[in-house]
Amino acid sequence: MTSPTTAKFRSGFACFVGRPNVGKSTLMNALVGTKVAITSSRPQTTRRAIRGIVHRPDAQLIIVDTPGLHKPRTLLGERLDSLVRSTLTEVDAIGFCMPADQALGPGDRFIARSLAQVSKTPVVAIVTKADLVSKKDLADRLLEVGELGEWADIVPVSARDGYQLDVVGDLLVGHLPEGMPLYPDGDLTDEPEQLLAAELIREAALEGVRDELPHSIAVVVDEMEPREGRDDLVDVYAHLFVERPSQKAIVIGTKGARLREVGTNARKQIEALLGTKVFLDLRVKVAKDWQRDPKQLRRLGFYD
Ligand SMILES: Nc1nc2c(ncn2[C@@H]2O[C@H](COP(=O)(O)OP(=O)(O)OP(=O)(O)O)[C@@H](O)[C@H]2O)c(=O)[nH]1
Repeated sequence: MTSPTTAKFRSGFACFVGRPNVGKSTLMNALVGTKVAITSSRPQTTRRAIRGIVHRPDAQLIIVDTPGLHKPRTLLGERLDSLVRSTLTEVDAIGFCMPADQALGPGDRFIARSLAQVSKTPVVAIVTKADLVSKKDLADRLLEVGELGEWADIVPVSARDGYQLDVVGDLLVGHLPEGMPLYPDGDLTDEPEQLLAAELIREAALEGVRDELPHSIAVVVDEMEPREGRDDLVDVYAHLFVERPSQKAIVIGTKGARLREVGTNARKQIEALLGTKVFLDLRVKVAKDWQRDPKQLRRLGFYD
């Protein structure tokens, strides 16, 4: 690691892609530390859900979600969707994970081709689960991966025993631009997923609306529970608060069209966040002048 006194501080974004089960989440969590820090206030530079933030003396690496490529099952055979493409071009580095204990397959080749289309972003090819194979097999896999595409670097790692974890961090940080931390340390909490879900709904509601509305919208997730007897479905009940009836009309749109669209977009984002299907019940309420009313503010989650 470079010393903060001799090198400039770097900060920026990375995302991880790869087939299901290759160890992306485990690697992200290992990089971030025990707690996946989630923040509800994001800089304007990204509209992606944040998976975690790696704090180092020399850098701040913000790991964002890649909806779609995070779950390539649904993407295989489909065209690279614009959301995925924009995520891949917005980040400063991409970590492409392939497991050491499995031969490369069509899924890996599909992702490699997709990544070749966004050639602007450097890709670090990461061979995960290195602890599961012999040195010889690991070397063979690294060669195979090397021939799969144009990588900025190739690195083996084991998130399980920590082997080369710092190297993965260093390589990704090496691609970040120089700059101040985007999130102050003290600002970070492991805020519950419920707050992040509220933030995703708020974002979806703000998409494409005029400038005056943003400060008038607040979202509260009242309840977020797995559906009884199901482990693949989460029910989310949320209220979207506006300050005036005229704003309510804007948010709802003609015959409710806009609200339906907001709901669909938010639901997809929350599904990507939780990794499950989501049923989203979204209602709009007018809380008159909520910004000026301390009682309302507290109810909406804005604590003093
Ligand atoms: N031995 C070993 N197992 C690992 C390692 N990293 C992850 N695993 C295991 O691999 C399985 C899949 O890991 P995940 O991190 O959930 O994989 P993922 O790529 O995020 O999966 P999706 O969410 O389906 O895309 C889990 O059972 C992990 O415990 C590793 O470094 N070594």
